[in-house]
Amino acid sequence: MGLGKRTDFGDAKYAGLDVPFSCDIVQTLESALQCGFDFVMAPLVHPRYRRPAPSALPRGTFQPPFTRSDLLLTSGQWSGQVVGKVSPWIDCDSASPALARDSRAALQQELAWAAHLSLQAVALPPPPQPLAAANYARLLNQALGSLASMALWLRIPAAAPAAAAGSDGDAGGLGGSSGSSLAGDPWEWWNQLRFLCHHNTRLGVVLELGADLPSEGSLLRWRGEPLKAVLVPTSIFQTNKRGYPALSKRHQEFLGECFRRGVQVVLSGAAQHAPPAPPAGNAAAVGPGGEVAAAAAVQQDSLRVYWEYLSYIFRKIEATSEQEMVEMGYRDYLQSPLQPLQDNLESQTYETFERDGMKYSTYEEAVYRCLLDRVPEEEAESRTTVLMVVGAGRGPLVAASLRASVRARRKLRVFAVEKNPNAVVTLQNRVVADGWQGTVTIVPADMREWEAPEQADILVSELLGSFGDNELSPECLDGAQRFLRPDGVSIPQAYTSYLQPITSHKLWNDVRAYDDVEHFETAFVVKLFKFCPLAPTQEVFTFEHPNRSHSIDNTRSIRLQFDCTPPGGTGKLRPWPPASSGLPAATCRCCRPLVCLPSWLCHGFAGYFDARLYKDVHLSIHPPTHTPNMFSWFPIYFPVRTPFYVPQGARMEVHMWRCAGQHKVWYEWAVTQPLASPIHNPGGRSYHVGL
Ligand SMILES: C[S@@+](CC[C@H](N)C(=O)[O-])C[C@H]1O[C@@H](n2cnc3c(N)ncnc32)[C@H](O)[C@@H]1O
Repeated sequence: MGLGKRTDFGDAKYAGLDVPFSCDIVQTLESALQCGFDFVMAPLVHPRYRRPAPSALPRGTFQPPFTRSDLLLTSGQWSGQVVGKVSPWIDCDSASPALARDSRAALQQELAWAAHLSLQAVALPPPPQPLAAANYARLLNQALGSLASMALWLRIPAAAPAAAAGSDGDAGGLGGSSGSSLAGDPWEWWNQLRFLCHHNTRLGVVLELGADLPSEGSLLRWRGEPLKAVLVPTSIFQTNKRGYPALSKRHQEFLGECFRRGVQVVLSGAAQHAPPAPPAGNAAAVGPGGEVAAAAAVQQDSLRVYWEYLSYIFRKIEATSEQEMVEMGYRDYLQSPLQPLQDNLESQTYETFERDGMKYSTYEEAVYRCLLDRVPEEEAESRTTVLMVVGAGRGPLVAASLRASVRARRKLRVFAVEKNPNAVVTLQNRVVADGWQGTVTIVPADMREWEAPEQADILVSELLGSFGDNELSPECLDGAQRFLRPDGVSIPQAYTSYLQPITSHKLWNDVRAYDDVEHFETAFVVKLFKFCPLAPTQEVFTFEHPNRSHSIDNTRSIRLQFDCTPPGGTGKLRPWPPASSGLPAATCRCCRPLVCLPSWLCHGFAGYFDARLYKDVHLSIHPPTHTPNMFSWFPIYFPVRTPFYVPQGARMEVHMWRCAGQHKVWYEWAVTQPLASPIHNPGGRSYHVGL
């Protein structure tokens, strides 16, 4: 039934209950559902049933069924209401050959059983030997390769338990992890397994919360990861004044954040808070003859207060705005950037642009201020300003400019230049429909070739892509500035692109799903959602208009250096092993105490732009200056072919080139620190913008 009626948070609406094996699964499931939970997380096999591998048994040995029958539930119940749990004793990398052998056999057996039941997902215990789980990973990888659709959720503690912090497992990970200090950071356990399983998209994480949450930075890392659920033990609830369970403020905030990101919650453990007293006369609720039913019902009643609390946190998340609802379908969805120069846009694309009132009112403000600056009050009646909208589309910038002229009480003569013959039809119709006769002249032409009958005072255009110059605004405006008066103004006057490294398992995997190099060398427009920036943005390329240089060169190149300082990252060194472990301080080769900082995985770069329309009137999707309530542009994503591991504070160096040929413009990019990547998109072989 979900935690609440709202449907704006995807799977977050669903809550599960972690149940022990010993319970009657039929009754337990029924009680959990009655209590409000949507599914149970149940052991596949009794957690203490350690059985020898069949290969270790003498031939002909009778083997009892290793678990209960599938007939207990219907296949619909197994697949829709049960998440399986793999036995916790399994240790495929154990130093004991017998345990390792039995573990491997048991893991395979349990995963096969879960697949037989058509479970949607199976929760796996954390690697018992942190950062030394190659055998475990190998079996998971094997299973992922053969399972049709079942997901594997790796359980990872949010903060390292003391035992793991004291482990001396060595990383040597393909993800770049090295040094035993990393064993104290559970994200590293996940990262190593994820690399070993080659970033498989069906491998996800269940984060186990404890009473103490790790640093903000450590929690933020999960934003870019495939976090499927958070496990909330009843033991971490405090008791509020009225005797009800409640979570600390930090836990509440983290859970709220999880819900916002579509992460489900699973309650685990027995009730630790007395339920509110039942109304008088309700004692007979436990009917005769049903001990199990009675026990389950009592348990159900006592867990209801936790469910209600989770539901309360879910429901109190601020309402999703109408615009956010519209954008929801685009979250983390890769789109090819538009090519308005090479292609002719469709009616529905223009319609989408035109819904963005903020964009046009910002343009109106820029034109308004420009008109006031250029035409003094005393010339308002006698002087007519020539304004040309180049790339007029279906006319919204013409309309915005006319509104500005009315507000400023300055006269305008407008030319609307548009090369898309279909959009020209709309413009021509609007001349009559909107009363533009005598004021607006429609010009069906490419601005780079049109011979204007007179010079313009103001050139208004919106040829901007998510990365500013990527829809070839520079090339178009350079061609159009021939008919701008020497003292004329271009709106926009300038625009700058920005870049920042990000972590986003989903985006990178979606690019990888194309299974070719081409898509790793393509920039995508995307509404970033499950991601985390790894450093503040930096400026990339700036273009100014008009460009009066003697010879115009729109090629650019830049080297950017980012220090990995994600928001919320504390930047503080944590000694390892932690003082609480009681172990002597470890030292590295150069005899300094080892430290442990959260590390990150970089999956590529997010790009944005900020355009200066006129003086201080800006149009921006650059996060620090984003124009409020403007939704015309999503950021751009430049993937990297191989994600790279970056310790917090470490340097990342990226190079970006804007290249131009006779018929196309393209970007190339490469990482040179901490590791060199191949140069992406050499010669524009995978992705270019046609001139
Ligand atoms: C991003 S759309 C903006 C349309 C409109 N100004 C708006 O805000 O809805 C860019 C428009 O410029 C037109 N365009 C692009 N390059 C052009 C060129 N060289 N000459 C004329 N029109 C061009 C495209 O056909 C498209 O209609």
